[in-house]
Amino acid sequence: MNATRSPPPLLNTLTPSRRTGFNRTFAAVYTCAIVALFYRHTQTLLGSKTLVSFYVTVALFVSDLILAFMWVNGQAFRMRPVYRKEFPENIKKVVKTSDLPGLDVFICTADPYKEPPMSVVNTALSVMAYDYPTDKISVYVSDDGGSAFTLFAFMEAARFAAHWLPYCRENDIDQRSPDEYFAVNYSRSSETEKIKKMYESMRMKVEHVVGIGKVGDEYITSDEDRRAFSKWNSDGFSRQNHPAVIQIILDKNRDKDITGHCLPNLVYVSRQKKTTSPHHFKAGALNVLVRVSAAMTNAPVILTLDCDTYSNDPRTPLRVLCYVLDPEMQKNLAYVQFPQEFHGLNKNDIYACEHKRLYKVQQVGLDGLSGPNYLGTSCFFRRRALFGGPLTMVSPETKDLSPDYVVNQPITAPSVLELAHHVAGCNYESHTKWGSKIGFRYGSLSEDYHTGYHMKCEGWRSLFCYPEKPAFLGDVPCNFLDVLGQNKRWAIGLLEVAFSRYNTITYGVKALGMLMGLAYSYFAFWPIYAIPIITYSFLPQLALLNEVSIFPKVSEPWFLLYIFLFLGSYGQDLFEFVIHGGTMHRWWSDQRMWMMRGLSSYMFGITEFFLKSIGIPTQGFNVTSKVIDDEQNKRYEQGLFEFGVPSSLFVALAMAAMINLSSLILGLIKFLNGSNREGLVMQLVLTGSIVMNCLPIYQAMVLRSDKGKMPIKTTVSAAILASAVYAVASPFSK
Ligand SMILES: O=c1ccn([C@@H]2O[C@H](COP(=O)(O)OP(=O)(O)O[C@H]3O[C@H](CO)[C@@H](O)[C@H](O)[C@H]3O)[C@@H](O)[C@H]2O)c(=O)[nH]1
Ligand SMILES: [Mn+2]
Repeated sequence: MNATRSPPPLLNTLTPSRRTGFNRTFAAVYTCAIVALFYRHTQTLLGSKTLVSFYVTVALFVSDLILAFMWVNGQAFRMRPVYRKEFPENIKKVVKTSDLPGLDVFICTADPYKEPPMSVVNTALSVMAYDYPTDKISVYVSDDGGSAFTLFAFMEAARFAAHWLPYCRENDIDQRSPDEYFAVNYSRSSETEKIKKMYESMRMKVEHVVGIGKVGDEYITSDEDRRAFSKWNSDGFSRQNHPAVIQIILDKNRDKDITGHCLPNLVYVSRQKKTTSPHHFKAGALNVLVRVSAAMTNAPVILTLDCDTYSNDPRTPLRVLCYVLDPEMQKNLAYVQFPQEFHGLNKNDIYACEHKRLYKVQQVGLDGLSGPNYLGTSCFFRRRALFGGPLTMVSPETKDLSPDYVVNQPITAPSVLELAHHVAGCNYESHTKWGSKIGFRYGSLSEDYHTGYHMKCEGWRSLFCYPEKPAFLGDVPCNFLDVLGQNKRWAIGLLEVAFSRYNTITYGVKALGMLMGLAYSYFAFWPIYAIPIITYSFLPQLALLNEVSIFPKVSEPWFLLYIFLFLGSYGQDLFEFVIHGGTMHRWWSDQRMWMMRGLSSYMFGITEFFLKSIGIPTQGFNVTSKVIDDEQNKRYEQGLFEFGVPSSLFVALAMAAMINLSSLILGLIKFLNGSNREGLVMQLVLTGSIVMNCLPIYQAMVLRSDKGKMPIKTTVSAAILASAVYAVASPFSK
């Protein structure tokens, strides 16, 4: 053996967080405080003299129990947070360019009006232009909207790609989503101006087609394209009912860019839909892409992207290979997840769409255990991980869909196309393991969480890749109702996992170990935060209105316990938020949205979940809109909450706002005149903070006159309901 042989080049490092020691100690101290709290609750319960005080104590007991349960679950993220670093520059020393693995990119879109085709196209172009051998990249677009406009946009994009890819390569452009590139500074050379003009003309063409609602004859240039669009003219073709449409838009063996370099494969897939067969939303779409891509290229690495998530760093695949090619990690690595990061957030992120805790802090925590959740987008999978556990492979029905099958035909070969159409059919999956043992999992509207969870249970691990410069950027909903609707969908999806056979505690802890089981429980039970949030937004306030004290007096030692519990958990949360790059203002928005979601999304999510479980049909996967009109956008930029349309989701919020404000005012008056001052302090402070959180709601109810103000109908309904609640509560407390 050669003793002087240098060690292999470094691909990645792992550093445990310095917070670990503190986190563990603090968790121990805080646990004692929680135990003390329940000691007090039990005492109060046993000593309660009236039925009302008994019920109040029970309500607080249950709420605190839920908060404590969630707190315990949440500690899993704090026991071993780690940070990783990759060295993509070393990849070339480890593997020859020609030996780099193939990469199949999946992009999902579902609605040409909520997800404008031009934005989908930008996402695709940004990955087609990756710093990676083009002959190894294949981009598959799934169009659940079954829209000719999307196909049209991609045909145009393919022509543009022939200019865009060499342009990026030769000028070493960093931003490869053309829309983003032209929106910010770019060097103005004649070449750039030419490309920009081309881009603009493509954009106008596509937007025109979407605007007039038809792909006009003048835009169809070849017989091949004409044949493709003619499918939309067949009888009864609709979004919910149509045959599979698979179109090879670019073929790496045939299509070249303007410098003669090959272009990546680009394939449009709109799976077959029938109103009579379930299609399992995004998970179903992804599984079709897994199969279609298996028939065509079967690359060992798969990147899944939502249509709005464009690449912000062309070297991202090399970063991922730092893990995928690391011999020590290969055995059980299922996926490498990037954080979800966003562009277009307003300054204080009023709707807390950044989800810093969910998409960053907690994932860093999971990475030190067996790895982050699958977050739905910006995730590189090993194809093999979609077919059973690392030691127990589950084979698909036919060997040509198997992850180790080598495709040795061009993607345009008739047999390949025939197989592709067959596996994109809506009856294909019946009596197969797709969705249960193979591929992305069905049965939850949060298919991402669900799929990642099952992979972990099968014995896989995952990694969190969190580079300083965001690898991907996506859109956030800029409309309050969309935000609440999105969170409601997540709530339903998570409960579907919590109340399944694979419950994260009964099944998860056994399969994953204690800490991972707790961490997954944190998410699964996320919506039950609604219960303590609702309790704390109404009960102390109604009591205050009736001058009933329900918390310890300031002079009692128990008061200090409450202060510690409150400051301890909010303080630690704020600290984590800020060290992960957050600002105080954004943290404030974040805690405010937590409260607002509890009163609306989570509560309605729980309700809808139970309606669904007893067989009452509900909405399904309502796609978040990625468009916003100019006026709304202006208000969003100004940091104004957008109400505008009447919605039951707003009613509970408005009710809480009203009850808290009246309780604060009357409470203050009573406090100033009353005898039980000390006993009401905590209730006053709590009510005061909720009133602070509700400021945008009062503003929307009374001060604003723009279109985003609270609709009168909502204000009136809320006022009636709030009075009813007050009327019911009053006689009891006497
Ligand atoms: O029937 C469907 C519904 C949705 N999608 C696609 O799924 C993606 C995500 O949908 P979106 O409405 O943007 O969901 P968000 O709430 O913004 O997304 C988060 O939550 C989803 C689960 O609820 C995850 O799938 C996403 O990756 C995650 O970003 C989009 O590209 C859609 O086109 C489909 O392909 N088919
Ligand atoms: Mn989205």
